[in-house]
Amino acid sequence: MGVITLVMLGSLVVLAVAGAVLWGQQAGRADPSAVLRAPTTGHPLGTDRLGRDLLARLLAATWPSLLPAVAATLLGAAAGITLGALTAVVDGRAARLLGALITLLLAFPALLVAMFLAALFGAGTGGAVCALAVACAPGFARITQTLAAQVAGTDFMAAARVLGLRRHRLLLRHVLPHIAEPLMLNTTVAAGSSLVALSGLSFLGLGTQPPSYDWGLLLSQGLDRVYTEPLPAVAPGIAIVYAAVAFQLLGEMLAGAAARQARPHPVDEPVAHPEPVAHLVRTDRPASVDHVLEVADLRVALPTADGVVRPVRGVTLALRRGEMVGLVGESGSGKSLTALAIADLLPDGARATWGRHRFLGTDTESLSGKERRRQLATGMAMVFQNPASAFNPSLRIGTQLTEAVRAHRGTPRAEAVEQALAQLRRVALPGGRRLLRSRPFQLSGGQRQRVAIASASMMRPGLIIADEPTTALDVTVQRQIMDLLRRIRRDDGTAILFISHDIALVADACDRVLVMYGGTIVESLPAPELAAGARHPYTRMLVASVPDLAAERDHPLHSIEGGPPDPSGAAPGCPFHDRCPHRLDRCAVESPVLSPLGPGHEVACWQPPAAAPSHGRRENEEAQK
Ligand SMILES: Nc1ncnc2c1ncn2[C@@H]1O[C@H](COP(=O)(O)OP(=O)(O)OP(=O)(O)O)[C@@H](O)[C@H]1O
Repeated sequence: MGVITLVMLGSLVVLAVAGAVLWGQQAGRADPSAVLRAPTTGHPLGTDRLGRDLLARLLAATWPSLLPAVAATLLGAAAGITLGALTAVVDGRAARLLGALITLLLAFPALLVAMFLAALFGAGTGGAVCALAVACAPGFARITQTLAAQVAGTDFMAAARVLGLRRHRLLLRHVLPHIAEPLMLNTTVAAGSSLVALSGLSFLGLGTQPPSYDWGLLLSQGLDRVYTEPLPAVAPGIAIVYAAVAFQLLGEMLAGAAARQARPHPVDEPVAHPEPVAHLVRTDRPASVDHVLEVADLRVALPTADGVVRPVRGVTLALRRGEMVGLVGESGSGKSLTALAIADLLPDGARATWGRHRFLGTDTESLSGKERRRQLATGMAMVFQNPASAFNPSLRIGTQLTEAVRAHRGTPRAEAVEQALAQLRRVALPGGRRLLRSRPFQLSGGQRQRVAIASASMMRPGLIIADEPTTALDVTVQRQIMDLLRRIRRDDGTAILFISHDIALVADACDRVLVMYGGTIVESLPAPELAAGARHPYTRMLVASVPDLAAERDHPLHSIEGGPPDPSGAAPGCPFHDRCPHRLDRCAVESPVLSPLGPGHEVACWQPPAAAPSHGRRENEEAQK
């Protein structure tokens, strides 16, 4: 197919370039003695009503037929792609308006729009090109919108937003490169359709006007005598189909080539032992500010088809410089939404309210939108669960690693590359510049997560939110990732909010543990106390649910009976009361707040049961009974 396509396209290019030079004069030469001749050896396609050679005219018309078609396609593509891609980077309301506009424009058949506009702009090649560009733009906008929507929800876009990149940068660096391939294929195929449409306009007298001519006009002129001499009409028709098929095949060929290129070429596996790097000390944060993040009474409301849900209902937490805090809780307890609210990455329509929100010593309420974005971009980073989706697959690793320091600190490219190389050494990734030149799909999951951590620490942020960063990795790699996080917080003094389901891992790696249930923090305690010192019945049952290798094989695994609380958040009382073996009457009506129990230990329970070594398991058994 490649050979056929290249031969067809090559012949068109040669004809387009040489046609006018070789046959232009002959095509314009009238011969009153030979008007409307049938095909002969001298005139293989016959002559027209002025005695001009039709084959010469057909060949000379290649350029005037192809150029407007390509121009109309490119203009339409540029307008449509811009419109469609904007939907991925503007805010929810504007995106919905743009989407509605695209749908409205698509409601009108493209060819009818083109004909209407061509008549409006005035018959001629220029008018036809503009008309067709406008008519095909909505199609491009819709396909771009669909492709961009897939990109808009990805982790790498969220990461890019956390970096505080401006809209045009998001558009040019993240959205468009990622969707360029299908758009290119679409544009190529659309060029063929544009050629047919433009020929149609010329055929109807709305496009190219005599004395200029293109294949559409030749077809129209040949049609007058199609029943006596079919060739003068059929030949331009064949030329149009030939060129349209060539464009179509080019699209197919590019698609095939792109699919082949997408096959991964693995690069070296990581070495097991991280190389030591120079101790990195943060200097840009005031030493007096002990708390990196303080959040009080965070609430998140989300509109759904069944009404508003309130998955986060008054979360209060604080992280000190260099502190690693684990956030645990069953699925749906609101951990990720809490993290997303802190990073200003909540989904469209979600609303977060705060009693207090201080980040890096500044009250975020006092900042303008721009200042807030900048503060988040330079002071906070996120590491997501799935390292495969955390990077833009169409950009090289080096571009993604250096993006934030170049955008926010104005660091020159060479210096940013050196910093990226230092970070890669720090996360024990070999390959140096070769790795920077590779693309995300060329790396293994563990390598990608290391690069994600390197990327997160490029700006030396005050806080890294790691949302289940080890869940998608095998246990050996999990350990290496945990070691890296520990090193970063030790070397840079970065606070880490570590969200996980792995209670044993959290107890081992973190300083403090926050236990979340039903959208609230129900207990906050030092990590070493988690196993034996937890006081909230939920925490104790959660700890008891961790499978124990020493347990009897015949013994059923412990689980917490019952289901999560009502997502609307309308139910009064403690969210855990209907699953709690220690519930009191007041638990069903009054909601307890976090109250101090001991040093660094707070619990939200009206009557926390006394700590006992085998506590949770017994409670689980009681609850299950
Ligand atoms: N965009 C959304 N629209 C509606 N509900 C949502 C949306 N995102 C999350 N939720 C709901 O909010 C609740 C909390 O979700 P969240 O992702 O924060 O839980 P989680 O504790 O992080 O769970 P997991 O551990 O499984 O990731 C869940 O019930 C979830 O279904």
